[in-house]
Amino acid sequence: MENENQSCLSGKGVTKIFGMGNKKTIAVDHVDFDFKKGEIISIVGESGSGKTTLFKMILGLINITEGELFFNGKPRDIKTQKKRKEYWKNIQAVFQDPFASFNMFTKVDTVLMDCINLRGQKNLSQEEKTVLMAEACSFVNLKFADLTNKYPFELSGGQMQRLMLARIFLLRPRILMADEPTSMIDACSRSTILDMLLKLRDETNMTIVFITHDIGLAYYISDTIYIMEHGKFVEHGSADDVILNPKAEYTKRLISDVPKIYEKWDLSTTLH
Ligand SMILES: Nc1ncnc2c1ncn2[C@@H]1O[C@H](COP(=O)(O)OP(=O)(O)OP(=O)(O)O)[C@@H](O)[C@H]1O
Repeated sequence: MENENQSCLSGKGVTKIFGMGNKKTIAVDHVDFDFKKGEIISIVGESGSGKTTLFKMILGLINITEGELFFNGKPRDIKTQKKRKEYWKNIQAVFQDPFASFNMFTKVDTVLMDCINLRGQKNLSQEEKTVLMAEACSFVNLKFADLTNKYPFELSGGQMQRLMLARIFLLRPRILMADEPTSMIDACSRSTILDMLLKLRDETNMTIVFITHDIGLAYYISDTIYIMEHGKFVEHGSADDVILNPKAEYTKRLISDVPKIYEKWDLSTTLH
């Protein structure tokens, strides 16, 4: 893999505390991590372990109480609106619920056109923009011609998920944060989406960070797994190391909850 060892995003002592006094919750507790360029990472933990809070801090949606994040080896600076916008060109997110990801009253063409403009390709001709939009749609097995003039609510859940990935294909962020992106769809679309994400990484060398409670999914898709319990990383390493040779009790328990994790996944039969 190109740039295998170059850090893309790292964190030192990253902490988030909500509330004060006896209402205080330490949602994320001094976590250290180093996500490399082109790496697929899963952060696995049960509900309430702090995954979403870390996700939001990385995206710059909530403040960090303590600790520091580094992007491309430099301290991440999002203090001004201008710097925040610059950072957001490099990092994008896809969420569980595709309905939450789109403004339902913005037509699909406009959604895709906005991505082209955001990439600084505003000056391309209409024809060139149409070629780019069609290419992005075909990357995710959608037909642009079928989508023009439609609103997101006129698409199926699976089509919306794929449209979300078409946006990412156009935006080409350095980092993609994915919050259980496949949980709303059927097993067949699920394997397609996961394979598209792998293809996207191979084509763009994007760093992809999943947060999931599903250690089986993490094993299938990731190079590296971080296990999160009560706001702390209790274990991390290559997917094979963590799954085949788990050290933390918590990891062992998560694995024992999943039947047949050691066998290669048959995605077509794995349903939530
Ligand atoms: N805005 C908030 N105010 C107070 N406490 C919060 C807030 N957001 C999260 N928490 C608390 O922080 C802890 C971690 O929550 P978080 O949502 O990050 O966990 P999670 O691992 O993402 O869970 P899930 O898988 O259910 O989404 C929980 O105890 C939660 O109640």
